[in-house]
Amino acid sequence: MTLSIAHLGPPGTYAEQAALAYLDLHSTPSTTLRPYASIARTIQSTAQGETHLTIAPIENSIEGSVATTLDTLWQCSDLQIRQALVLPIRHVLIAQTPNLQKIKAVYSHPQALGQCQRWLATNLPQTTAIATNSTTEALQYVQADPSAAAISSERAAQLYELPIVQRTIQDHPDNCTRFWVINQQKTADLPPVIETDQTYTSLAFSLPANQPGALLKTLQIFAERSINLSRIESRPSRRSMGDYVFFIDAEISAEQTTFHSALEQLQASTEVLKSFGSYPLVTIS
Ligand SMILES: O=C(O)C(=O)C[C@]1(C(=O)O)C=C[C@@H](O)C=C1
Repeated sequence: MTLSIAHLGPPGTYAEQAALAYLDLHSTPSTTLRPYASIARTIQSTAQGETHLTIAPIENSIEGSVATTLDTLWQCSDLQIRQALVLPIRHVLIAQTPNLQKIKAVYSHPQALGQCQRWLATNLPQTTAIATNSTTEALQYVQADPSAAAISSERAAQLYELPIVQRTIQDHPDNCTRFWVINQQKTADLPPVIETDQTYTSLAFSLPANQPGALLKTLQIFAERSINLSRIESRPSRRSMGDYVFFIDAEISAEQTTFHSALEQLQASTEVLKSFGSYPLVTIS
């Protein structure tokens, strides 16, 4: 079987780097990397059986959650997370001109623009920031326009043979992004999970009614069992104003009986409950 891995394209994105790092952890004989134009499309491709796996960014240490990953995961059915990867993110400024004064527009993925906003305000106050679907999509503007710059990676600059004007422009030197490796629950014969001492279980739920204490009631289920939550995030349900879907990462394996009983009780206090399974986290240096 040729393993197909969906990632945000065009080639050279950080998501592709995460896919390559994932492959480095395994000795998978035959693999195809499949770049898609949006993060939503990558996850949908796995949900629809076009690809075996998706590697999607979920959270950045400076900019926080990648909303489209959460929203698409909620909309798709029968997906699970099998591994989390944390990757260092070192941005570079790419432009045809070495003269910062001549740059009028900076293109990049909104996450990358956000991760460099202080650097941009200090060093390129005259420029307009323009969002693109990915950091490598931004490079086509640099190829076409000498007054355009892009925020992308050193690897992407090499791949597209474009000059680097400035390195390490992210607002914090230890900038990193967490990626999830996602597959359909029923897919067999996938590369083995790399076990570590950090295992998480992620789930999402909507509440039956917007009433006082509804969220507290669900959180108490974890507190009563001493299950530590490492993240809680809300996203609009898109049904009506003030109606949310809550995403939770718990520091526990879904195989533990404590988690089973928590899930059972959650079922009774939530409207729709989705568990994305358990996965170990690997940090790539
Ligand atoms: O545009 C890319 O290169 C991506 O892989 C996307 C993405 C993101 O959405 O967070 C991935 C890692 C970095 O945080 C910046 C951008």
